[in-house]
Amino acid sequence: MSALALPFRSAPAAATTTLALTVLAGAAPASGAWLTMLLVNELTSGAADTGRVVFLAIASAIVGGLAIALLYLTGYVGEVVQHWVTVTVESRLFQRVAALPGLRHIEDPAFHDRLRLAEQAAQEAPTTVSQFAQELVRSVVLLASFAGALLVVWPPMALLLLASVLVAVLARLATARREVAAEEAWVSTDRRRLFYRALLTDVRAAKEIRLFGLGTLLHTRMIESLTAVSRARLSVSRRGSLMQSGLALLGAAVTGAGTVVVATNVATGSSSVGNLVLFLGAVAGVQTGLSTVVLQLGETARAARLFGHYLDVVGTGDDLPAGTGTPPPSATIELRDVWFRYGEDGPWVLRGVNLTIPAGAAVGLVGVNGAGKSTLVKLLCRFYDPQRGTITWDGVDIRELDVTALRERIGVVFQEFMTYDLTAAENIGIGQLQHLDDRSRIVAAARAARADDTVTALPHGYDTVLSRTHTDDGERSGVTLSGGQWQRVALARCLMRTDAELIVLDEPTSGLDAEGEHRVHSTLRRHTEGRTRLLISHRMSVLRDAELIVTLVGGRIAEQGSHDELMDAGGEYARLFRLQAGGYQDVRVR
Ligand SMILES: Nc1ncnc2c1ncn2[C@@H]1O[C@H](COP(=O)(O)OP(=O)(O)OP(=O)(O)O)[C@@H](O)[C@H]1O
Repeated sequence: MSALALPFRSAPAAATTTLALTVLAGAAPASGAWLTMLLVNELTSGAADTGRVVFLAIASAIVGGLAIALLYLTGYVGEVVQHWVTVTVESRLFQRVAALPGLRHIEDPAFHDRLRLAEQAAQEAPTTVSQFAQELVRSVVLLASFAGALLVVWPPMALLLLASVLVAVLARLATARREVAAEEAWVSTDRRRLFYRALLTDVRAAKEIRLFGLGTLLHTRMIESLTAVSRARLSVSRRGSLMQSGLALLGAAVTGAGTVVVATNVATGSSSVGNLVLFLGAVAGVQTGLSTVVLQLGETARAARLFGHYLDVVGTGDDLPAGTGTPPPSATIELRDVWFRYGEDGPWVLRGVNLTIPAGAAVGLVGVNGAGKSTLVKLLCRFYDPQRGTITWDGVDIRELDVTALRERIGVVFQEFMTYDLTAAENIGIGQLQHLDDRSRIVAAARAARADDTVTALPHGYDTVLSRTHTDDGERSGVTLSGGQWQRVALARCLMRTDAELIVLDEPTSGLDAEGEHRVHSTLRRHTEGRTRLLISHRMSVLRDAELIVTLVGGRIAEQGSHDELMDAGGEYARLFRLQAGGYQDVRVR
């Protein structure tokens, strides 16, 4: 029902016009048939009036022409409705996806399946439903106008046609059910097809695909998925077509029987030739109209079922309960007995973490791969809530804070930071959207991240598109940066948030050359002084100056203290530090 109401909500004027035009278009064929009957009766009456004959001939030609013109006009206004419905539906769908506060839904394969079905429904349902609505109106008018003719000429025909239509409707609905079941069953396979397809054209994957010779493998898998999905659709379609063909033969038999009865009546003189013409016109009109309606009914039933997924996605609840508070100005972050795991039955990633990051202090986080460092960062940004324990921002549980306001106070360089196919200025400026056009602020952030030299050396400086697959508005091709240069740009993006109280840097300089790393860290210290900082790095030298260094082992804080304290303690930190320092031992190093 909401799919039917959509055209009227999205484009009220155009939808109403379509409806009015459709009514007119529906009445046109019957009026034409009626005029033809009058003409034939006039001609066969034995005393035809030439003036009347000419009038009827011209009138039926005009009605015929109008009927065709109305069809085109209705088609165009229908397209206008369609345009607005598509925009409305796509907008609502992706507005919901973009506004999901957490990562739970976006990391859930079932959600992606629903999203794919919802997208399909969003593309199909509005067209199908509005076409069906038009067709239905046209057919009701058409049927009503022909029904009288059929009842006058041979009443049982109306009933016979109705019965055959009823059977056809039921059959089409059953096919629609099977079609939707097949779509739902194969949606994951179809998503994999899209994944392989995207990989084959992904610039970032291109090197590995070529070096490891993965092209054929990916292509084969893509075609296998495509074939499987297509076969499933074909199988449903085959059954549907066979059923519809059988029903078409039944319809032909009914028409044949009716024609025999009416033609015999004309032959015996109990009915006029005009009546036979009207009868044939009415039957053909009704059958064509109804078979279109039945076909579209099936499409609509299918679209309406799929539309359920669209409503489902649009109505998806937030994956995090909303808070409303404003974060206090100073950022002392405390984790109290924080337990976290990604899935209900997955392993615990954080197991009772207790940690205080004092306001204005720099804290280093160390741990082997998979220890849970990035997970802790994600919890600080409130992408998930811990299953147990609390995280507080200056004493306030972050669950009570407005999540957008909380995130506005945090600047982060994620370990897997994004590279956007946008200009260099935009790549940096999006770190603080309200200053996207503030070139001096962007340049200052780039300087702080020591990315300025790289960017100004680009062919169009800050306006260079950082992409190999997109051009800028002036069709100028873009360039791509090296790994370390991208990392500086990501750091600059984070530093756009000059008023962020908490700065989190997860391996921000892993791709930088030794000299670059040293310089970046000294500039970083200057620019972030006085703000709360959490720094994660496998390069122990980077963390050495932090006021507090914390070691995470198996999701637990194993030790914490200054560099000197931890070295004296001789625990995990000292072991990792010595291991790394050992690699730099050389008699020529003093
Ligand atoms: N989105 C996720 N869904 C499920 N499990 C995840 C997810 N992200 C991380 N994990 C798991 O959580 C554990 C901790 O990962 P995390 O990325 O926090 O480690 P890390 O200490 O940052 O490691 P590294 O030093 O390699 O960056 C790993 O076992 C990983 O497989």
